Amino acid sequence: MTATAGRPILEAEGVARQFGRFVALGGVDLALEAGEKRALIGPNGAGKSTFINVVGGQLAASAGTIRLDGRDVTGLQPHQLARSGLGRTFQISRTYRQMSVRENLVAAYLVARGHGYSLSRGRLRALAAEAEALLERVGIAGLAERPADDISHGDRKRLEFAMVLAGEPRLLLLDEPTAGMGLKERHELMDLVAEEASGRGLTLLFVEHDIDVVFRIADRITVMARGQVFAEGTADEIAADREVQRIYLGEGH
Ligand SMILES: Nc1ncnc2c1ncn2[C@@H]1O[C@H](COP(=O)(O)OP(=O)(O)OP(=O)(O)O)[C@@H](O)[C@H]1O
Repeated sequence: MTATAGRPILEAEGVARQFGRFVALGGVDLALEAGEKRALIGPNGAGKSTFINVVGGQLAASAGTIRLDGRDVTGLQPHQLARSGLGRTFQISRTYRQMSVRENLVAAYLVARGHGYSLSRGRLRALAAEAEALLERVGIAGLAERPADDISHGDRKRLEFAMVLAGEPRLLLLDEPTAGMGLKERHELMDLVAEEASGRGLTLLFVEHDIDVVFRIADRITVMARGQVFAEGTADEIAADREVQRIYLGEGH
């Protein structure tokens, strides 16, 4: 689905980040339209994760501005950004491994809805029903009682996706969501992500090394190299860009 025209949901302007004297991001400009699915690609070390971490509030920017729905959110903490509609997943699993799949998801709902959320019996039952329906949607309802430690890597990725959806984000940052997955389950997970994103009108910004997944899912692609935006366009435009092929697609990814 093509992005709807209008004010960008995310605007990054001149976003920079240094580690000591090393410039990991050298002033990145990027704007996402509400509802679009944007892939962020580029060689190892290009700055993709750093950019996601700065937008997600895990890292402070050294310079630049980030706006969410037109509001300056530069320097806000992750929990403040979550309240503004931003959700994210990480390269490393963030599930509670001893807790069951269902408990993990219920915990995510409770965190998302805040400490003031009153837990009457009726509320808890409604929450459990919501969790059940979401587990069903992401294809792991049959694993609800199993400890998160005891399910496959791919199913844990599905659980993490459900947990981030529990926060009802409008903008979702996914940093290599399919890392460590086989070809088939990689495509299945990203088809699920794309379907949920379209159904919920979610905006996606995802880092992905599998170029087939990128071309299949993304409305637009931003190519980064050496901490800068190197190119941006539709899948066809990026596929036809000789310079992009040279720096990225030709490098065996
Ligand atoms: N905490 C840190 N301290 C020092 N240097 C860092 C730190 N985090 C990232 N870097 C450096 O910044 C550069 C960009 O890293 P980043 O992880 O953002 O790249 P990437 O495009 O996500 O790469 P990959 O595809 O390999 O995940 C790399 O050279 C990396 O070594």
